[in-house]
Amino acid sequence: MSTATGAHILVYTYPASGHIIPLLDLTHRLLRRGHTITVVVLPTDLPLLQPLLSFHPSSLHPLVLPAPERPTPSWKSRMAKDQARRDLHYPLLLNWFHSHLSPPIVIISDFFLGWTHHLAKQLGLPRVIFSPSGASGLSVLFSLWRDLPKNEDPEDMNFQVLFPRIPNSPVYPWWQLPHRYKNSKEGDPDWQFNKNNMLDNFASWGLVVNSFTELERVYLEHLSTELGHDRVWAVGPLLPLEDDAIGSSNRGGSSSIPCEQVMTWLDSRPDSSVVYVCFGSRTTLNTKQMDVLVSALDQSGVQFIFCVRGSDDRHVGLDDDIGVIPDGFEGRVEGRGLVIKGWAPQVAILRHRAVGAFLTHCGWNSVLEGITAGVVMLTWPMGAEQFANAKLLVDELGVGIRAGESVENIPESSELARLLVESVSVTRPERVRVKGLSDASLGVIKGGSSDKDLDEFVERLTR
Ligand SMILES: O=c1ccn([C@@H]2O[C@H](COP(=O)(O)OP(=O)(O)O[C@H]3O[C@H](CO)[C@@H](O)[C@H](O)[C@H]3O)[C@@H](O)[C@H]2O)c(=O)[nH]1
Repeated sequence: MSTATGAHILVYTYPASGHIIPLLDLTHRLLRRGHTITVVVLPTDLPLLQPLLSFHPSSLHPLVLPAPERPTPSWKSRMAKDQARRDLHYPLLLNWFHSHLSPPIVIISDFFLGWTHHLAKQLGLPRVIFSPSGASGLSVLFSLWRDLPKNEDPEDMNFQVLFPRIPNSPVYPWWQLPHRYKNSKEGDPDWQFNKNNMLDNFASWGLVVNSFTELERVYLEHLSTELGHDRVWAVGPLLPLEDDAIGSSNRGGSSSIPCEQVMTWLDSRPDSSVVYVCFGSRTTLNTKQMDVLVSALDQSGVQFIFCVRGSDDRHVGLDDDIGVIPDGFEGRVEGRGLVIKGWAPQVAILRHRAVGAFLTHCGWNSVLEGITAGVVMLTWPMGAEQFANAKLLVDELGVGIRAGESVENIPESSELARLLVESVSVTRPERVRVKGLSDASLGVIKGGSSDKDLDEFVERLTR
């Protein structure tokens, strides 16, 4: 299956920063092992690939495929857009493979691209699922689409959904289930597409998860049992490597404050004294959430960096109500707080010794970046599988403190202010635990279990 210069691999990203970033980090690791990689991206996501392209100019090849044209009126849902993309890309990829002199021997694609299983099958190739989410979150997602739990009382958003087969038998109220599941009706085209797309993952050849054994052993074993094979590899945390020239600073867009200025600001702060606040690449706060947070930052007196996302094409605010920073706030907190509008250099900020805590929406990349950096996490999940991630951080790993839950549980500002202060206290037990996990997370990618899994994965591919 391999050539002297390594295997040719096709990596197909799902167009969302939280999905693309870790898959590109995996791509980087595979390239460093001597493989040739073609990465499928949309034109709008090409900038995310640029740093990697300059690092591996001869072995990395972008395959830029067009986005489907936006119909009028616009797509009714994200799933409709996903279907339109599949319909457009499937034949383009098939042609591309047939006309390539030395086509890829495997397709690695995001779990939201289950349909690529059929493409791979038609081409006689293995398809590997890439999970940018952790094994616990993926277990919930897989279980949902396979078992299809129903809300017996559609009015009751607190209806309890049981997951008895998943380790620790989690239970989630209906409102905490992923939007894709709870908001589409059985039998609708969206629902059918999602279901097929998810179930196609079960039929795929292998699974690579952005996690590590020491963090999620029982869930990784569970996934292997559910899939019915042992081709499950945990290769995380996928992060830009410390010694690489590929910075994380601008990969997602522009920022109101240059990275160097943020670092200089942090340089002048004591160790573990700053709270970093960010809700990922797509989530915006609504007015009530923003008011509470701003007021808590005001009352707490803590030093902080607050990254604020505005509304753009990709935002997934909980409704059209988007909270804004009130006039005068930035002036009031000058010297103690930095407000970054746009894209923050998150990995660099979290790695700085001055940062001690992270108020996060618990997107999986943020979770891993926080753990690796050894900061205490204040959890405020907003959607997707983030409630499962928060549960893991707080109840199982003991490195997180519950702060809020979406719009359903918005904390009182005085309570949030207290938690902000607590999160940077040296006496919190979460601080000791997260330092231990941080050491473990660095060990696994420096010759430990994740390096071994990646080696084994490559060995199985090229056997
Ligand atoms: O200003 C910013 C904002 C984000 N990031 C980076 O962007 C990524 C964000 O990823 P994540 O924390 O996982 O959040 P989302 O963007 O919300 O990720 C989506 O994808 C994840 C992976 O599947 C899921 O866990 C989440 O629930 C889903 O919302 C991370 O690498 C961050 O470091 C920055 O560098 N600067």
